[in-house]
Amino acid sequence: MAVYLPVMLDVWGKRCVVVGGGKVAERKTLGLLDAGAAITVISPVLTPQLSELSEQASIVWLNRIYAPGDARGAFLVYAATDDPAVNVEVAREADSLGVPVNVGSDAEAGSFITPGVLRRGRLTVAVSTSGAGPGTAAKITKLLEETFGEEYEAYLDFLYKMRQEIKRQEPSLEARKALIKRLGTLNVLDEIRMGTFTEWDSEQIGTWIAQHREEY
Ligand SMILES: C[C@@]1(CC(=O)O)c2cc3[nH]c(cc4nc(cc5[nH]c(cc(n2)[C@H]1CCC(=O)O)[C@@](C)(CC(=O)O)[C@@H]5CCC(=O)O)C(CC(=O)O)=C4CCC(=O)O)c(CCC(=O)O)c3CC(=O)O
Ligand SMILES: NC(=O)C1=CN([C@@H]2O[C@H](COP(=O)(O)OP(=O)(O)OC[C@H]3O[C@@H](n4cnc5c(N)ncnc54)[C@H](O)[C@@H]3O)[C@@H](O)[C@H]2O)C=CC1
Repeated sequence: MAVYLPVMLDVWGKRCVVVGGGKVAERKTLGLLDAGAAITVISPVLTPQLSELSEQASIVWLNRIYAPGDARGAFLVYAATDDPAVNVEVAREADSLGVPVNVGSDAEAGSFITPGVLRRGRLTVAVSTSGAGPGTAAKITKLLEETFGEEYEAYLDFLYKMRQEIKRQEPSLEARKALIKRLGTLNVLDEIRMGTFTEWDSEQIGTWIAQHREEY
């Protein structure tokens, strides 16, 4: 059994190649788009949504079947055709070039798999069953959507802003750690949920840091 290493890849502006233009290719493409990749889809047929993305120039569409050489120069490759033999061929080429490859028809033929993904702004939760039950990965992702609501987006924006300021204003690593720990005890998340949270301006942030630095 493969033991997969979870990583968070920065694919912004990176050329990613999706071979196939069906439902599975569409799902992989939408995930790549969310992460800002530069996507090329290679397929003689596209789903309506992929066609629309191509018309809007959100993706580059090569209207043809896969040909050797298509994986060259790619950062990631997705083999998502309905022909397992083609998918394996794509995987072989990518492997030989040292390019990570996902095979939709057979997890083990590829070098990485796609998890279910929950996003709330800066929060990303990825769920994998190591390929054992993709439907279950989808269900668990849905369950997490109920636990981690929209409020996390604003909360993480707040945490981001505060940590940036603490790092900028506080030179001592120890004091920084104490401030960041203290930050975690604020009930901002509840305030956001209740709709009573108002964003802190730089003066409030500065005052909070100064007060709690003294405590430390
Ligand atoms: C190995 C993996 C490779 C990869 O694609 O990376 C893979 C492989 C296969 N999936 C199959 C079927 C289905 N996949 C889904 C859904 C998702 N599949 C996803 C990932 C993965 N699927 C990777 C492992 C992830 C893990 O568990 O760790 C998700 C999580 C992410 C995504 O695709 O973006 C996304 C949910 C997104 C969401 O909604 O949250 C559904 C449900 C649906 O469509 O609603 C079904 C039908 C029900 C069923 O069969 O369970 C088949 C059989 C095909 C056949 O029978 O021919 C194979 C082939 C095989 O089993 O080898
Ligand atoms: N990983 C996953 O989440 C899932 C994987 N699957 C697997 O993925 C395969 C694809 O599923 P769908 O997208 O639903 O199939 P689909 O039939 O909707 O789409 C297949 C696409 O591949 C294209 N294609 C076929 N031969 C090609 C070639 N030589 N070069 C380029 N493109 C080519 C077709 O034009 C079509 O656009 C299924 O056969 C199944 O094995 C199925 C469901 C979920």
